[in-house]
Amino acid sequence: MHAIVDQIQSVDLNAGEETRRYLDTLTKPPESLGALEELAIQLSAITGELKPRVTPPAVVVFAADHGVAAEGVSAFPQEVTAQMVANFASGGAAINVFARQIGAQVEIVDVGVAAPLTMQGVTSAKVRHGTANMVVEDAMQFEQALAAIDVGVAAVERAKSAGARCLIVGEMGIANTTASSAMLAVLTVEPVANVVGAGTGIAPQQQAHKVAVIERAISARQANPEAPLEVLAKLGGLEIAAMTGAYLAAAAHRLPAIVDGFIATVAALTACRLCPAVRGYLIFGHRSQEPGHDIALKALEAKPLLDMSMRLGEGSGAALAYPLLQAATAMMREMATFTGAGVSDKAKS
Ligand SMILES: O=C(O)c1ccc[n+]([C@@H]2O[C@H](COP(=O)([O-])O)[C@@H](O)[C@H]2O)c1
Ligand SMILES: Cc1cc2nc[nH]c2cc1C
Repeated sequence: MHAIVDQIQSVDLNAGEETRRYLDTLTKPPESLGALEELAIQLSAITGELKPRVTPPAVVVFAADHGVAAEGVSAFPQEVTAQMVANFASGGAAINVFARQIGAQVEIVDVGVAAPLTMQGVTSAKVRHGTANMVVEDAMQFEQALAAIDVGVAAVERAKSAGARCLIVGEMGIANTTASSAMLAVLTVEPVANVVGAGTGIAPQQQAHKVAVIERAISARQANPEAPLEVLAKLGGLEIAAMTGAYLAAAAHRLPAIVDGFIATVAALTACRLCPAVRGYLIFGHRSQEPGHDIALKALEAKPLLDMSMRLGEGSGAALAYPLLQAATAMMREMATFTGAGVSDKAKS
């Protein structure tokens, strides 16, 4: 992990400013394309190019299980993680549909599914068979968290070698909203009740139980909020660690990464706590319905592109936001300038 962190440089703000100036020469009132202009500026800062490309995109989905599922914190049983991995591999999940729509290659990575899995179309990179129950013991060892981070780094490096110019990182893991909520409460020193939501769809009573489980885990684990790797190892998950590594690698390789929903944003926050320069490489795809997502977004001073009332995960919200990045780059490449089109510029007073 340290090797990849050492490669990360801050985004190129000068390239971003050059794009800001160029945008004002295009045939539109200044700043009239709003957030799309900010997106173009950020993509220039990420890549160092005035007219960057984000095609082709790559989707990487990390799957893992959570020992804390035994506490009854999810609406679905743990087996669903492995079953959904099979569904991803055969192309039938929402993320497969959206990936096809945007022309993205998809890689599914087993970083810690509890069941043994050898399946065509799934990269086997299991660090362990699910985490331990964090109420009882640390979710994983420190070295296992580092190994899972490296799985994320390696997946991004494969995508980059295959030509990807934009990354969409997703996850699948029953009970991972419990792990993410615990991490977020510690990292932001926020009361657990404020960050916990329905996840896959638990009723209010089960949600109160989920809050109590997380509170017990936090007080038993005593993770230092200033030590992101400790928070990740004691309360996190293997797919959350892999996503953290993926964001670190995206930054190191100057690739824009579209962050998905709640779990993805907690991983993004972890990456930014490990290396604040990562923040400039992240684009936030959508606002999830999970209440903790707003808290995580605020901690990152992030404003998501879409608000679709979604709470699926898998990278689905990030994939839906990708065409906006394409629009931002097409605007830079294809719009005429005032001079080129013979349109009168704004009157100078
Ligand atoms: O991305 C989100 O914001 C999101 C919000 C709620 C649930 N999920 C997905 O649902 C699963 C976790 O929910 P749960 O209730 O089992 O903790 C996991 O597979 C996530 O991909 C994802
Ligand atoms: C069916 C199902 C699909 C998912 N995709 C991501 N998380 C999920 C959780 C469930 C339960």
